[in-house]
Parts: sequence; C-alpha cells; structure tokens
Amino acid sequence: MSPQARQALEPNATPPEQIRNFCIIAHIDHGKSTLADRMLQITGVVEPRQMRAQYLDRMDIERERGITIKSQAVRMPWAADVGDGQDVFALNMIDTPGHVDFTYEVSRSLAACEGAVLLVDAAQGIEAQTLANLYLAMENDLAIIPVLNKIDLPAAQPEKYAEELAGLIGCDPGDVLKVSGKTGEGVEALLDEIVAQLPPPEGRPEAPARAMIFDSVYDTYRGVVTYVRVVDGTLNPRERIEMMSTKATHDLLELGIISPEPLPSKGLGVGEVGYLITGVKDVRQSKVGDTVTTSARPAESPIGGYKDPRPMVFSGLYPIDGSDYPTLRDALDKLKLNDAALAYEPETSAALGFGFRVGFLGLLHLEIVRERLEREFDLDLISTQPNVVYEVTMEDGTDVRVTNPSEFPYGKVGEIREPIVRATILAPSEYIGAIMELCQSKRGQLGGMDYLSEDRVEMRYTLPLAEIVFDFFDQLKSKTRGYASLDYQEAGDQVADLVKVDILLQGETVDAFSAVVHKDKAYAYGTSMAGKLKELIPRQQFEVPIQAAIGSRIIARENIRAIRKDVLSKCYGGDISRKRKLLEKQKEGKKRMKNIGTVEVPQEAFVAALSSDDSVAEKAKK
Ligand SMILES: Nc1nc2c(ncn2[C@@H]2O[C@H](COP(=O)(O)OP(=O)(O)OP(=O)(O)O)[C@@H](O)[C@H]2O)c(=O)[nH]1
Repeated sequence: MSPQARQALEPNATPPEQIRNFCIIAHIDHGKSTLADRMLQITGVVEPRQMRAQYLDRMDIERERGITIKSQAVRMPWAADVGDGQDVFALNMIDTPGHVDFTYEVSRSLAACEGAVLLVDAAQGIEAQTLANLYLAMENDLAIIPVLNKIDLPAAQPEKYAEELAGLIGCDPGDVLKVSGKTGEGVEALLDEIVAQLPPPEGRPEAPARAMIFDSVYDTYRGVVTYVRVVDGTLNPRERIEMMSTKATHDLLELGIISPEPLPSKGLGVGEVGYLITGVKDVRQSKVGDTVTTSARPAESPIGGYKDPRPMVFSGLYPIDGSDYPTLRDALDKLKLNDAALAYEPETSAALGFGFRVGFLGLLHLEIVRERLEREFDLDLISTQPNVVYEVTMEDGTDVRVTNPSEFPYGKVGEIREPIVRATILAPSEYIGAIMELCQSKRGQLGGMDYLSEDRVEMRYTLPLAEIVFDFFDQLKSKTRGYASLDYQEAGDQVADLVKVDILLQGETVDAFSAVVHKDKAYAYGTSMAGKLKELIPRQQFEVPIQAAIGSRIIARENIRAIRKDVLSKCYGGDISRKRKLLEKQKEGKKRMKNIGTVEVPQEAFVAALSSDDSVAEKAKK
C-alpha cells in the first residue's frame, strides 16, 4: 500500500471532500458479498493470501446460509483521477442485510451513506428486493449507481436488463455499469464511478458532535462495538458520550475505523464512518438509529429517523427436555446482548411445560434465533406455530394485546385488529393468474399492477401479515416455478373476523395447539389438526376424543380407539425375564410422554403436529 493510500486510511486526517460513503443494495443472491470481496481485494485492504469468500460475513450462520445479517463498514483507499492529476479517496463501504426481516437495519445503513450501488444479477433482472431497497434509497435521497453483476455467466442478458434498470431509475441504458464480482471485470471502473458520481459528505465540523448508530454488535472480549457515521463535529477517545434517546452516558474507551480489521484512531470527523467501544455489555444500550453526542457539548437535536425495533411475529419456545429450561434462559439472555430486536418473557404451557414466548422481526429472524439456540447452546427445542400480534377491543372499551393465541379473550369481544403488510411481488407475466389466485386465498387485495418489461410484471397487494408469515413464500415459489420474488413492509392494521380455535383431548384444551384464524378457515384448521393428531397419538387403554372447538362450539371431531399396546403379544412361552424386560422398556417409553389429563401424548407428537414440515409428521406416525 502506498504512503498516500495509507494516509487515506488514517481517520480524522481525511477532509470530507475526499470521503465517499456508499452501500451496495441488491436482491438476495445477486452477488453483493462477492462484489464487496472483490473491492477489498482490488483496493488492497485485504492481502490476497488472507482473502476468504465473504470476508465481511462474520457469523457462522451467515457464512453457511450465504446471507448477510449484520451490516459492517469497511474503509478502502482508492486513487482516482481528478481535474489535475490523481488523488487518494477514502471509500467507506457499508454492507447491508438483504432480507425483509431486517428492513429497519437496511434503512439505517442507507441513512449513513450518500450513495448506493444498485446491483442486479444480469441473468435474473430486477427482483422484489431490488425495488424495495431502491425505494428505501430514494427516500434517503441517495445518489444511485446502477450496476449489472455476473456478466461472466453464459445466461447473462446485460443488454435486456440494462434497459429494464435504466427504465426503472430513469437513466440511459449506456450508463448502466457492467461488472463481474467473480472475475473482477469492471470493478475498478465501478470504484472510479463511485468517486466521480457520489457527492462527498456534508456536515458542520465546528458544531457539537452528532453521530448516527447504524449497527451495534456484541463481542465477547470487547463488549458492545457500535458502528457510527459522524454527521457533525468530531468524536475523540476518552470523551464522555451520550445516547440521545435514553440520555445514558458512557466513557469512550476506543474509537477507530475498520479496514477490514479494527484500527484505533485519535478521532472521527465529519462524514467518517467507524466504530466506538464504551464497555457496555448490552446492545440495547447502543441502539441502531440512535444519535451519539458528547456530554461536554451535547447537540440540541438528534438525527431523525430513530425507531424502536418492534417484534412482529411471536412463537413459544420450549426445551424438549424440561431440565434444559435454565440453559434456554441463559442462552436467550446471551443472544439478546447482540440482538436488540429479540424480545421474550417466560411462559408456562400445560402441554409443554416451562418455556418462553419470544418475539421476532419475522420468520427468518425466528429461524436464525432457533438455529443458533440449537447449535450454539446445544438445545433441543419445540416451537409453537408462529403468530402475529392481535389488538382486541372488548365491548366495555378495554384493549387487550394478544401475543399468544391461548390468551385470546373469550366473551364480549368488540373488535379484533390484525397487522397487515404491503407486498410487492415480481414475476414473469404468465404467472399473474396463479399469483392472484394465491393472494386471494390469503385474503389479499390487489393494489396495482405494472409491467416492468413485456414479460415481467410488478404486483402490489395488501395482505394480512398472519397469512404470509407461514408458508406464503413457499407457495408463491412453487406456483411460479421459483420465478417470483416477494418483499413486504408493515402497513398498519385492519379489523378482521377472527376466531380462536382450541383443540381438546378428552375434553381438555391443549394450549399449545390453540390458534387464531380467520372465521372462514377455522373449520379447515380444526379438521386438519384433529386428523393430524389422530395419526400421531398412540392408542390408549380407553377411547380418546380429539375435538376442535370455537368457544364451546365443537367444529370437528376424531376418535382414537381404545387399546393397550400389548408388548407381550409376541412372547409365547414362559420366559419371565424376557417379559419383564419388555415391560420395563414400555415403562421407559412412558417417561417421555406428556400427560394431558389422562391421555399420554408422546413428545414427538407435539413436535410433529406443530411442525409445518410434513416429513416430520410422516416420521412420527405410528
Ligand atoms: N458467475 C458469477 N457468480 C457470481 C458473481 N457474483 C456472485 N456470484 C455467485 O452468486 C451467489 C450469491 O452471491 P453472494 O455474493 O453470496 O450474494 P449476496 O447478494 O451477498 O447474498 P446475500 O448476502 O444473501 O444478500 C454465490 O454463489 C456467488 O458465488 C459473478 O459475478 N459471477
């Protein structure tokens, strides 16, 4: 690295005119991480021998699933031509998560930039998240550089998609850059364009310091590492800083930049992006979107746009082995340190024992948390069917917020409201009919439809969140042979005709199976659950009725016929020790049963009945 380049890496020494802050926005799998890797390599911040794929994705799960969950910011020096020769610029690349569950994090990362590279796969074209992220970037007034990626692929159609992209953002198709993150082709030209097209950051160097938090991660050794973008003034080490939303103050122990390992510095000035370490142990004290200022000279007003992360989807998590409960509690406490959006409280279920009701941003968030609990903390868990939050107004005017279907109030219910989302679906036009059919079956309302090109269409729907959190995406994919893409945003709530369906075993409600569903779907839920349980619960010594009920009205019924499984039936003759052994084994098996009233239900039956994956149910059938 040249001395000049080294200087561009030196924080607080770079004037704002020589800084460019940008992010890469793309649909999932369009190659953002690969392009970021190439940029790190080409600018020389990562030596070729240290290079590994997806350098910026640090969490194991991110790497395995190939998705980016937490954003990171890296500073790269880049020499570009300016009017009278060459100058070295400091490029700050802020990596953003790509999934809808993390839209809020994306929008904060965007707010830390002046421009965005809009990356589109040259073999796929624009997808739903391309649009959703583009709209977010436009809301944040970012300059957009349109780029087609993967031009090395034989299936790439750069000309066709350059037109589509140009039509979308209103530029000339010739202005769309063409790169390959894999081979590196066109990446240098892209770096030059970032310098040429994006405006430098603006801010008031003399004003009281203001910096926006766009990410905050928990590190076992260093406590919380907070990523910020300085808007005004300067932050210096050993200052006392204040979080403007909570007024909490902390000593700044260290600050610096990432390139791509942490590099401590003497200060962070206007337009710079870097990290802060204060010794706090919990990311909730350093929240994404909050404004950092100094205690000595606090700023008057925070940078706008802060919002508390709000869980949208809830599910009960229970250890399969009840003695793992304390481990589960500790594990959730640990995950919470690194995940401000995770919310949970203890819950007891008659059927499943002690556990937690956990709030998530969405289904992917749920899956990731569950997978981390099982993998990093070695827990076996049962999770109940995910549900959304219902707001219920009783006839006497009291409001009840329901995060657990089994707590859904009976009696004088006035109005029930459920959350809705605005969904954008992109697909080849031949699938319009199939998509409409699916959305209608999910209580969707068509808001509008536009053709992006001759054969690709964008459809906008309003849908209840409850209908899409479950298996909407899978169904959409299968009905469109994988070609449709989906993105959605919260859009308030609506009044809906919802009922709670209970499942009763021998007259006793099994709380884990209660669900809040639309009135028209109550019967289908009841019969399918009763049918499933009939297959899963072994015969008992007496007849067991399985019923589905709305309040006191039974809507479905199945019977499990009586029989005692006679383990001795194959044992002719008089070998008493063998008989005893078989009876002992039967007793062992019974320990793993849960008793619902007098009915013994094997643990696997719960797991299978609550699982949306039919193969689990198939396996558990006796
Ligand atoms: N042929 C080719 N493949 C590429 C190129 N860029 C990325 N890929 C491949 O496309 C897949 C997705 O790339 P990623 O970089 O992980 O995509 P991403 O957009 O970062 O994905 P998320 O982090 O999940 O949003 C990987 O299998 C890459 O190897 C490219 O320029 N050419």
